[in-house]
Amino acid sequence: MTERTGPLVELRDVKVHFPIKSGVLFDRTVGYVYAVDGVSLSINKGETYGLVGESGCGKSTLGRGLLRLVEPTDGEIVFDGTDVRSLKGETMRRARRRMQMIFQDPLSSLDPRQSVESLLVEGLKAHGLAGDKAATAKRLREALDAVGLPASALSKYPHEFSGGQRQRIGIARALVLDPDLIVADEPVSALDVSIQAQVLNLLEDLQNERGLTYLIIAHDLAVVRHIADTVGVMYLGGLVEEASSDDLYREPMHPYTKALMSAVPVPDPTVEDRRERILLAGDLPSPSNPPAGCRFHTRCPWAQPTRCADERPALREVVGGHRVACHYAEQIADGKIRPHEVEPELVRPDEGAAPGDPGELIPTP
Ligand SMILES: Nc1ncnc2c1ncn2[C@@H]1O[C@H](COP(=O)(O)OP(=O)(O)OP(=O)(O)O)[C@@H](O)[C@H]1O
Repeated sequence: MTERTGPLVELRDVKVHFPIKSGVLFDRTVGYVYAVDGVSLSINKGETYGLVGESGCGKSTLGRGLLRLVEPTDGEIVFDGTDVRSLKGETMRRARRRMQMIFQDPLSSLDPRQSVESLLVEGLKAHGLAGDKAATAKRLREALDAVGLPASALSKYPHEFSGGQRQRIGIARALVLDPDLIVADEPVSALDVSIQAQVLNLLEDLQNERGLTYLIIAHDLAVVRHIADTVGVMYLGGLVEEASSDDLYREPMHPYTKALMSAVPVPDPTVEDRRERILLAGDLPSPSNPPAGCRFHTRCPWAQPTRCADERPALREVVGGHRVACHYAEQIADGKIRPHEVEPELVRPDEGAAPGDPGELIPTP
């Protein structure tokens, strides 16, 4: 078991807004994409934080903002006690070595004309760590060994490997710099399901051996379920719910998480699935024009008049360690507030619909 002590990463009210430019010279700012709009979270040393949500909700931007690959607009990013937004030049470079990123599609993130050796050495060079040839060669062999690839891989090119092996190369490229934190952006979504499990197991083993801390970004809740200690759910630039993985999957409390969970198939097909299916009203609003009040109220089957449209709920602890950004989380959990308006979208299997049969679901009004 990895030793866990205190937070390695703390994000405080982090915002990443992208200007929307217009005019012939694109010199006029006509609005902003509020990609990340006030996210606070913390990740303990040796812990895995799984960040989930639909495409476009700001997950990747948050991960990139944490590493300052995009510059946050506001907020604090505290890494091992230092606000990295205050770092410049050499001090930022040193911090960056300790925070590495791995990407979704191993092929597109690896330059096909570079051998594996050159891909791995590149990072060492960027951090001034490629001086001594023998020490570098040893470092590369160790990194490959750690991900289960032979030293002979060094002279090969990315196209000579399978998808799973290429992701191993991506992980080796991060490991060679001996990081403390790895931000993994959709690390397995381009891989076959059987290979996904192997890569996730590898990440877990590496964490246990090296005490690594992970932020794992995924649109697929099933991917982070077993690997994450804590899971955060994002919707339109903000966290709507955060809990230990066990609590979140056992009892999702935010209406959005409930809807996401209701779409996850039950792993054992012999077990009858009696969960309610929740389809959401309307489309995901644009992050350049997010709804006022609770960002989710326009699609929420439990939304209440006035307050949900007027007041943005803060992420607050509702029960031990379970944080929810919903004004009515307790009342929804107790059944005191029933879903309404989009109620026809809630179909229970015992009300006539076969589980998982989309034909039985009543479409969005
Ligand atoms: N460099 C950029 N300039 C302008 N807008 C951007 C930029 N990067 C991302 N966005 C926008 O910010 C929003 C959040 O994007 P982001 O990629 O972070 O979401 P995501 O949840 O990771 O989705 P996906 O899984 O599809 O990548 C999107 O509307 C996206 O179009």
